[in-house]
Order: sequence, then C-alpha cells, then structure tokens
Amino acid sequence: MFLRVFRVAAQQGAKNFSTSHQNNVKVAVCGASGGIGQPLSLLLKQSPLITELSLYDIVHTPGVAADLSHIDTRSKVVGFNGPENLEKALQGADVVIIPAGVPRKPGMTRDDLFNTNASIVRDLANACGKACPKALIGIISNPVNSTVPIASEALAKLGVLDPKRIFGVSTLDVVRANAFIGEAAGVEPSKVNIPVIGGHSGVTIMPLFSQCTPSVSFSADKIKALTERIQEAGTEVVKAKAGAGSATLSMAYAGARFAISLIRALQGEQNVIECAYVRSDITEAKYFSTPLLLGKNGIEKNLGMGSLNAFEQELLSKAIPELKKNIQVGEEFINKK
Ligand SMILES: NC(=O)C1=CN([C@@H]2O[C@H](COP(=O)(O)OP(=O)(O)OC[C@H]3O[C@@H](n4cnc5c(N)ncnc54)[C@H](O)[C@@H]3O)[C@@H](O)[C@H]2O)C=CC1
Ligand SMILES: O=C([O-])CC(=O)C(=O)O
Repeated sequence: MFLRVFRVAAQQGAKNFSTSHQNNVKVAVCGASGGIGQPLSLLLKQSPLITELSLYDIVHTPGVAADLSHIDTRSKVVGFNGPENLEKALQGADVVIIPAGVPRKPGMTRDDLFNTNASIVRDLANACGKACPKALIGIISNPVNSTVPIASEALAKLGVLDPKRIFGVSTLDVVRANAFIGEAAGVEPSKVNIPVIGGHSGVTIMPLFSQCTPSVSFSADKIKALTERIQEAGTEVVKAKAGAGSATLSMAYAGARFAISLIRALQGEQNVIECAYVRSDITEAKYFSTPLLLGKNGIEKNLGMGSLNAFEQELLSKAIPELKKNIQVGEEFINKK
C-alpha cells in the first residue's frame, strides 16, 4: 500500500509538474522528532511532490534533519529547533502537519492529554497565523475533537482563519476501518474504502458500513463488533505498547497519505477526497468529519454524510453530545481571559 500510494503520488506528481502553477511545495512538520514525527517525515521525504521539508521540534531536529537529508530524493530537508526558530520553520509553508504533544499511556483517555496539548497546539497555530496564514494545516495532536477548535479560534483571533484550510487528521480511522474490513471480508484492504465520520475518539468515531465500497454484507452483530473495534483501535495500540506510547507508525502512514492528498489537490488534481474533522454545518456539532473534496484552497466541497441507516443514526445520536462537549472545552480554553 505504501508503494501503491507513493507510486500513484509520483505518477500524479509527474503529470502535474507540467501543468501546475505551483512546482515548489514546502511542508512543515511540527513535532518532527517524535514517535509520529520521524516516520511521517521519512514518508514525506519519499514524495516527489515535495520540494522542501521543514522539520520543527523543541528537541533533536538537527539530528533528524541531518539523517533524512542523506536520502537521495528531491526535497531539501531543514531542521529547526526551539521556539525561537518556529516562525522561520513555518515561513512560506504550503502545508503544515502537527503531531506535537504528549501521547496516551494505558488507562488514559485522549481528553486526559488536553492540559498539556491544548497550549502546544494554540502556540503552534498562532505561529502559523503569523508566518504562513494561507497554509493548509493538519492537526494530529490529541484530543483532536478539541485541538481543532483551539487552533481555529487562535487563527480567528489573529484575523486569518479560513475554515477551509484547517483539518483534524482522522485518516487513521479510515485506514484502520479499511484494514479490519478487508481482513474480515477477505478483500485486499487497499481496495476497501469506507467513510468514517464524526470525530476522533470513542463513540464519536462513526464508520459508515452502509457506504463501504466494495459493499460488504456482514451480520448486524459483526458490524457492531467491527464498529466497536474501530472506535477503540487507538486504545488497542496503547494497551499493546504497554506504556511506550500510542500509535505512531500507522499514524505516520495515515498522516503522510493525508498530507499528500492535500498537495495533490493543491497542484490541481481533480477528485481528491479525504475524510477529515473540520468546521462544519452538516450537523449540530460545529466541527465534524465527513468526506471532503479537496482543492487548491483546501476544502473545495464538503460532501456531507449521505443517508444513514438506523444503526448509523444511533451512532450519530451518541456522537453529537460528546462532540459538542469536546468542542466547547476547546473553545472555552482558548477564549478564557
Ligand atoms: N490524530 C490521530 O489519529 C492520532 C493522534 N496522535 C497524537 O499525536 C501526538 C503525538 O504523538 P507521538 O508522536 O506518539 O508523541 P511523542 O511524544 O513521541 O512525540 C511528540 C513530539 O512533540 C514534540 N513537542 C512537544 N512540545 C512541542 C512543541 N511545543 N512544539 C513542537 N514540538 C513539540 C516532542 O518534543 C516530541 O518530539 C499525541 O498527542 C497523540 O495522542 C497519535 C496517534 C493518532
Ligand atoms: O489512541 C490514541 O491515544 C492515539 C490515537 O488517537 C489513535 O491511535 O487513534
């Protein structure tokens, strides 16, 4: 799949370089030295669509950048260490991906990360607002349901919020759903495509089996079991890592897929669609993940959630109150005096 994604990206890249208005693409990774940041940066270094890779963290970026810069691919890699270099790292970035902040340990919820990660995301969003206000920003840092509202409000305070350019990265939920369904149905996982909507924690993660392609015919019990596994997949990894953190490699894969989709759309490729958690008027929740048609300015069109069956309606009724609570917590944090 790695190879498939990057081969497709490479082909698209070759096609678009002849017609694109934007041959230079700078991607900044904030939190680049971490468990996600390093493999994510490695995958991005493999993409011919990227000309500059800017690696920012509060530790270890000189080493990570030196290491990656020896790979014989197109992009130039530069490392920036410490807050005094943050705006330099972001200057001119077209895409910023943020996996900065602490991960869970067994027994914690994603919300338990709020106290540490809320201010990290606020500060990084502020710096983006100043240094690269037009960048497309993908936020990986948890709790995503709250960190996206925080970043959005931070940009709004600076007068540069464009809700079409800010995304909570929920691609890992789609990647996992494809993997689990492929395994259960005996289908090659890379051929499965299921929208996963809502948010990125527990009951807010809503896989829409009724819209899966190819269509799958599982029993109601099997759909319930797979839904619960997808909702709790992050916890499955946290438990298996037994104190050594949460998903990093699968997240790096998903983050690279999302970043490359943003870039393909930025370069004029048509029909690039990804689910992501964005400002939304599809439901009562102010932020909500649905399939999005991506374009040169971020979200070209929100494709909505389509029609839901009774089981999916029930998932939605559980997700909305939780999402509203998570969004409110984020907004209260950023708006407090
Ligand atoms: N959206 C999603 O689907 C997923 C989200 N995550 C989240 O991603 C985040 C990162 O996870 P890991 O990489 O495993 O953690 P990690 O601890 O391995 O790496 C985090 C990195 O962030 C850096 N950092 C801390 N404060 C910073 C700041 N102010 N500016 C820039 N960098 C800073 C650290 O130095 C470290 O290198 C966590 O919040 C985790 O919960 C993890 C998996 C999936
Ligand atoms: O579960 C966690 O803490 C990390 C995460 O968001 C995921 O793996 O989906």
